[in-house]
Amino acid sequence: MIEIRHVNKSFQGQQAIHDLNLTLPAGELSVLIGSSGSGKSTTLKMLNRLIEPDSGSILLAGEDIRRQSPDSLRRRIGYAIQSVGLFPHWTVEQNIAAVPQLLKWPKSRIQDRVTELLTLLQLPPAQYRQRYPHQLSGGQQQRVGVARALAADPDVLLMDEPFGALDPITRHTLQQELIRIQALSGKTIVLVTHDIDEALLLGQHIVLMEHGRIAQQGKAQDLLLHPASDFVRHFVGQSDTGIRLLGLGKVGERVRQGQASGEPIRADRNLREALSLFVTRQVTCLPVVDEHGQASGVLHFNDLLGAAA
Ligand SMILES: Nc1ncnc2c1ncn2[C@@H]1O[C@H](COP(=O)(O)OP(=O)(O)OP(=O)(O)O)[C@@H](O)[C@H]1O
Repeated sequence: MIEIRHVNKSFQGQQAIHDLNLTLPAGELSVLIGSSGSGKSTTLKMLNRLIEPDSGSILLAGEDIRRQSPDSLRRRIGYAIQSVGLFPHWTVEQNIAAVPQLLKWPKSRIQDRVTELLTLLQLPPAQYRQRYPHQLSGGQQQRVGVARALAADPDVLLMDEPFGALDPITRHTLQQELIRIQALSGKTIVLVTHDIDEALLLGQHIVLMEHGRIAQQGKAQDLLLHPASDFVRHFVGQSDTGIRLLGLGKVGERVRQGQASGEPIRADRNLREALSLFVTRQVTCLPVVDEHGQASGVLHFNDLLGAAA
């Protein structure tokens, strides 16, 4: 668990963070969202002491982070940023191995870890481990950035717009990978974004910031159904609220027995994707399969409404 207590931060006389109090649960993916300049990155960077608060304290697993040197703290906390920051003259393997090297892991353990992470992020190790960053696409570089942040198996992973500047398909793939990694590892992840759909998709705990303060925090449903202010209502997108609520439900939750023709939808897809299929195919019933491609029933258009209730 990460606890931020009465933290203030000013830059050149301008207060960027105002008496921030925030608890980020252990083992959950928390998202910091807000408009540009609202203090998201500053908050994130205070967690690994890239920025020091002017006052207040930050506790990691109950211990004040100032009791550790910034270096040892950063070895415990993975950090992935939009601009990736890979070392250009190091191979993919060397980049991923940076923190394990500092921690003096044995060579064979480091090699195994690189293989494991490249496989996890769907970069075949034989093909990619010896490449240099300029020999990778932007999306592949971002994957290596995420692999590097995960390398020493940190308890906490901080991610600042890690999927920014990616095309929607690669972004979607990496978001799904992050959900998978989070489910497998149960890590505490704090992710900064200004994309509300990314926040709703990934955030088990969502913190919406406005001018260095918390406008509202909670689960996706809380922000969508019970916005605390006009700012929150506006930010989460009043007119698209219904669509976004659909995005929180899964096809599998609404499946009925039956059969239908046509290309099936997987049970783990969300109901927003299902709605899109109903509209584009002009049908009212879709066949549903599980993750192994086995038929598991049908989804009726009318059942979408129940999910949104
Ligand atoms: N090193 C700095 N020097 C001066 N001002 C800064 C510095 N870092 C941040 N600020 C200011 O603090 C405020 C919060 O910045 P921060 O980067 O935390 O916002 P953000 O919510 O992450 O924004 P964005 O979405 O644009 O990245 C802004 O007004 C910014 O100009």
